[in-house]
Amino acid sequence: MNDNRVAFIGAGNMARCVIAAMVKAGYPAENIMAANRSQPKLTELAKDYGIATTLDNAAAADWADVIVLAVKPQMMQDVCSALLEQAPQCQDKMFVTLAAGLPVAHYENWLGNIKLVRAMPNTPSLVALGVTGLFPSRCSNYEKAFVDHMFQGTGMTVWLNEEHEINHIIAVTGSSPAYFFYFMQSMQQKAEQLGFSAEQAKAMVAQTALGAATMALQSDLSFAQLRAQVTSKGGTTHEAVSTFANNGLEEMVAKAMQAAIDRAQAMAKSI
Ligand SMILES: NC(=O)C1=CN([C@@H]2O[C@H](COP(=O)(O)OP(=O)(O)OC[C@H]3O[C@@H](n4cnc5c(N)ncnc54)[C@H](OP(=O)(O)O)[C@@H]3O)[C@@H](O)[C@H]2O)C=CC1
Ligand SMILES: O=C(O)[C@@H]1CCC=N1
Repeated sequence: MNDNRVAFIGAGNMARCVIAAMVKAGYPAENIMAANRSQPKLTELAKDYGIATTLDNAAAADWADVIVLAVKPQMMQDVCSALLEQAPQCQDKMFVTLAAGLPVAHYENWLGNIKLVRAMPNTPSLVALGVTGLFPSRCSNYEKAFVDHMFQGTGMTVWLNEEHEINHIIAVTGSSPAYFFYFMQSMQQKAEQLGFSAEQAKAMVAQTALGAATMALQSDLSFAQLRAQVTSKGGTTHEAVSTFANNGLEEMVAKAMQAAIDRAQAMAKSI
């Protein structure tokens, strides 16, 4: 499977995370190429992962067996239309798109009835602790197996049966690293006010988050049960957690996740 040539169109944050995951999982760097409209990120990728790079999207598409569309949703139509014009044979190749919000129907309007997987990875893929949601369209079992192989190094893959579930994955795993970073940022700020240095505060908060996530992954206990283990009757944790509860944490989280889903749905209509 490592024989397939994979070209990324767009070499930003998410492309970098997936490329890192692939290379670290053993995918041959000589079978990966990144195309970008400007040079700096390409130079970094070539230096860090030894992959080929180009400023020419069509050349990358011509070279590839699998084309990964990794530009922002707002750029996608222009990028696809230019590919079809400059590398028309790409229509017969396998496509993977990382873009949030854009349904299969949009790509079919821009590129024809292509073989496509909508993939929704997240940034912890960079350290092989990501989650990637995958939804296939017009793909053979081999093509699905290849895409699964491609994303194995990101951490965990989850195949979806219905396209709308991609928007749910966005809320649960695609966007959610930012929720955790926001929470950790807030904790760091308070820790600094308490007198810890920025470096100490960041390290302590991140280590605690890692420990809590690792415990949850290694335990059969629910999040609520793990929380109860920390919460002594009449103790400090109870006061802290009650403050979250009394200020509507659960409702706020549900609202935030729904806002991500609503935005993905709105993007589909606006592009
Ligand atoms: N960031 C995330 O956590 C996640 C992002 N996604 C999706 O991944 C996609 C990329 O997002 P992200 O990596 O964050 O965005 P970035 O802005 O980091 O990357 C986009 C890249 O596309 C390049 N680009 C723009 N136009 C063109 C063009 N015409 N031809 C070639 N390259 C071009 C940009 O080049 P330049 O360097 O010149 O600006 C940039 O490097 C989006 O569709 C997003 O929805 C999905 C899951 C998670
Ligand atoms: O914010 C976004 O739209 C992208 C998709 C999921 C994470 N980042």
